[in-house]
Amino acid sequence: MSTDEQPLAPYDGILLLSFGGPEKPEDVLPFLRTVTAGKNIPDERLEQVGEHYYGFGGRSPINDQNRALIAALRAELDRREIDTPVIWGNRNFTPFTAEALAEAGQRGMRRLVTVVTSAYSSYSSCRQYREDLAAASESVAAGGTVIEIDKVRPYSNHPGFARTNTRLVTEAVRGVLREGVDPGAVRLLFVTHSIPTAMDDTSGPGDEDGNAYARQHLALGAAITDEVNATLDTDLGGELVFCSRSGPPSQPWLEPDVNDRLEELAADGAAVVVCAPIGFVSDHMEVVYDLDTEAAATAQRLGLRLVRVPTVGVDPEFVSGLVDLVLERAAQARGEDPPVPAWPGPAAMPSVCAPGCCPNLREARPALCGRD
Ligand SMILES: CC1=C(CCC(=O)O)c2cc3nc(cc4[nH]c(cc5[nH]c(cc1n2)c(C)c5CCC(=O)O)c(CCC(=O)O)c4C)C(CCC(=O)O)=C3C
Ligand SMILES: [Fe+2]
Repeated sequence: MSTDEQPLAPYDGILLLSFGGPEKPEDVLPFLRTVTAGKNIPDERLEQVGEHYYGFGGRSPINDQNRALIAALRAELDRREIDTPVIWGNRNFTPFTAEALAEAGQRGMRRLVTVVTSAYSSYSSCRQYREDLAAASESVAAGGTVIEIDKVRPYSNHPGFARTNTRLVTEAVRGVLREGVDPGAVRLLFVTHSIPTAMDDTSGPGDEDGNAYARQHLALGAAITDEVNATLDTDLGGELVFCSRSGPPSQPWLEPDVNDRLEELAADGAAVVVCAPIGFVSDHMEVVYDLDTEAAATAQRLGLRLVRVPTVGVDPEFVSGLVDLVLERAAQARGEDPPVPAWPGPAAMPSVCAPGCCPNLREARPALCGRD
């Protein structure tokens, strides 16, 4: 196939960009130092988080999940006869973003489309990855290799992500109801990573009201709840809760914490709480520790049954949606105007971020894939 016939032209590589995690006990401290460099995380919190990792043998699940996602993307691309290679980079663990770009350069790639393993807009989940790309591309450019880099839009309201989550939540609730549980005793929680309220307040393109991070989660949670109720003829009320808060106690972060909300739901007569970690694309440490370990223990103490909904992971509908997103981005890069499906609406996020979108509140740093 000539370059012109490649469905992904002008791209000659797909970069999966993720957070990264440790793979053995000796990796844990260096990893945590990388994550928290220059950030105001109390030592006490770092020691706690280190223990979470040691409790899992010093190995985060995230890298293996990314390897599985790359294999699933490869299979879906092959199925569509797209031979564009997929490479992998991380913010906090090898292969680091700069190593990924060095590999791209060695393999002759000159223009990449990036898929980030986070679906939402905020500094931590979007712009910080764009800054990583800027720093990494500067480091390969210093060695004489210029690689142009684009990225797919934040995809919390792309059907591949949103519909897959909807189906997974519907199946989980259906399973609970089939057991004969009184629907009045079932509660639905959507769980995501807490962030500082100042970061949420400034998340989004900067031309609206901010709070894009919270609003995107609330919109998806509401759409899923409506769909579950319509499908199962129930009247559940879904709510958004948060996990994995860090930072000093004086700094406000998004609330309520999942554990605090479980206490209140137990007092309110709940018997079963269905927990959907829609903030995460796979079973990261936040999911296997904060939900499956810590929140599960809280629920048990309270006599609540916690039913954890799977993350989208390598679900074929999600993986196919990611391939649709890279095809959409390629069409845009060729100057075409492809359809940009959005559910829940009203609109898709732009593929090229607005100037000042989701700002870095600590220091101004260059970022790719935007107009600033
Ligand atoms: C929005 C968001 C996502 C989702 C988007 C995305 O996926 O990128 C995310 C993902 C992740 N966060 C992760 C781990 C950590 N995050 C930390 C710290 C922080 N996260 C923050 C936000 C987010 N984090 C924030 C505002 C901080 C405070 C310091 C800072 O401003 O950066 C710390 C330091 C200790 C602590 O404070 O807990 C750790 C160890 C892992 C790996 C998990 C694994 O190993 O499976 C993953 C996927
Ligand atoms: Fe985090």
